[in-house]
Amino acid sequence: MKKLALAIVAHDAKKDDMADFIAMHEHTIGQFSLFATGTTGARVMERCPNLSVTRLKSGPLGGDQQIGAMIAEGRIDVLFFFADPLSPHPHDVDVKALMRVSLVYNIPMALNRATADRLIASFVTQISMP
Ligand SMILES: O=C(CO)COP(=O)(O)O
Repeated sequence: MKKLALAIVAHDAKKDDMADFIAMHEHTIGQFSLFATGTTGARVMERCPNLSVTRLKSGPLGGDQQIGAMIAEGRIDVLFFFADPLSPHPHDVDVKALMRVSLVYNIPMALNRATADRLIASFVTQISMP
């Protein structure tokens, strides 16, 4: 069975939260092909050295756009984007474009940890299906 592809992205204020979340669900997350923007991926790899993560460019340098392109190509099935609504981001247009393309392709997208907790629970069942 083909692995589902999960993309993870976290703004700076949410990176600890993302690393905690991935560590807590490492067994389930390990069953996805995992893609991350550069710094988020580095943080998660530090925390979970046994997890295989394909790191793309850092968000402000085009990483969000890379993930958006992968979504448009049908190469990403799920997106966890822990977004910080309280800080300005120089690449805000890229962030919006990534969220928009996720909506266009109707992929499950968690923008905060509360949603990600519920979404990952739904995939535990799906992943263990024959
Ligand atoms: O900026 C980001 C999302 O917009 C995240 O990028 P990094 O993971 O490289 O910090």
